[in-house]
Amino acid sequence: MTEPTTWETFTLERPEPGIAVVTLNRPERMNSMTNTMFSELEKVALRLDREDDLRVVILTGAGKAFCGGFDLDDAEGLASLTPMGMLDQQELAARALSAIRSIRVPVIAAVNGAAAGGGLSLSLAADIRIGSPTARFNAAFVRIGLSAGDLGASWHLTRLIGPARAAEFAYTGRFIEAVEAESLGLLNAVVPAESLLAEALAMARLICANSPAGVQLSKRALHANMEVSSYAAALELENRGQALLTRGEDMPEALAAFKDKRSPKFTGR
Ligand SMILES: CCCCCCCCCCCCC/C=C/C(=O)SCCNC(=O)CCNC(=O)[C@H](O)C(C)(C)COP(=O)(O)OP(=O)(O)OC[C@H]1O[C@@H](n2cnc3c(N)ncnc32)[C@H](O)[C@@H]1OP(=O)(O)O
Repeated sequence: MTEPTTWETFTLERPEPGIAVVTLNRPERMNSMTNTMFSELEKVALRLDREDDLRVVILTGAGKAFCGGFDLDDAEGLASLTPMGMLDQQELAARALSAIRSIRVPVIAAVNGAAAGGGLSLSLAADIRIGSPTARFNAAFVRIGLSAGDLGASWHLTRLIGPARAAEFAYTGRFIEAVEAESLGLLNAVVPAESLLAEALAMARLICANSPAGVQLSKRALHANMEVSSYAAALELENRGQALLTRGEDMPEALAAFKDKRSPKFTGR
C-alpha cells in the first residue's frame, strides 16, 4: 500500500492499482463537513476524475461515523448564514458532492457509521453503498430547521427508496439503521465492521477486472437514465454508448480473449 496523501480533512490512499480510497478524517467531529472539506473534496474528485488508470473510488470515514453532515460548530460556515451567504454555502457544498458523483468511475461508499444530514447526501452521491452494522442514516435536516431538499438528498431518496418512504424518512427525521437500510436498497450489503473495507475492496477488484470503458459508459447510462423521462430516450442513450464502445479496444480484446479462452487485458481506450 503506497503512502497516503494526507489532505487537511481526509486521506487519499491507493491500496492497489486502479483503486483510490478517500477517508474523511475528522473523527473527533464525526467527520462533519467544513468549507475546507467541501473545497478539498471537490479538488480530489476533479483530480481523480482525470486519472486514466483509475477504475474505482472507495469513500469512507475515520472513526465511528461516516459523516455527521455540516459541522455545526464551524463558526465560519455558520457565520455566513445570510440568505445569500447560505446560497453560497450550499453551492460550495453542492459542487463538492456533484464532483464526487460525477467521477467517471464507480464510487463505493463504505458506510462505517452514522451518515447524517449532508453526510447522508454524501453517501447518496456514491453509486454503491456497503455498510457496517453501525451504518445508520438520518435526514437530520428537519431537526435543525433545514429542508431535506439538500445536496441531492431529496432527489436520490425518491429514486432509491421510493417517494413514500423518502417522505417518511425526511419528515420524521428518524434514523434508518443498517438492516432496514439494506432492505430498502439504501445499502447494497451489510458486512461485519472489521471487514467493511475488505468487502469494498473485493467489490472494487471485481469491477477492475472488467472493461473500463464498458463500466464507465454503464455509469453514464445509469446516471443519464435517472434523468430522462421516457423508455425511448433511455434506449437512445444506451444505443449511442454501445456504438461508441465499438470504436474502442476493449470490445475486440474481449472477443479475442473469449475465442482464445483467456482473460482479457482491457485498456479502457
Ligand atoms: C442549528 C442550525 C444550524 C444550521 C446549519 C446550517 C448549515 C449550512 C450548511 C449548508 C451546506 C451543507 C449542507 C449540509 C447540511 C447539514 O448537514 S445539516 C445536518 C447537520 N448534521 C446534524 O444535524 C447531525 C448532528 N449529529 C448527530 O446527529 C450525531 O452526532 C450523529 C452524527 C448521528 C452521531 O451520533 P453519536 O454517535 O451518538 O455521536 P454524538 O455523541 O452525537 O457526537 C459525538 C461528537 O461529535 C460531535 N458532532 C456530531 N455531529 C456533528 C456535526 N454535524 N457538527 C459538529 N459536531 C458534531 C458531537 O457534538 C459530539 O461532540 P462532543 O460532545 O464534543 O463529544
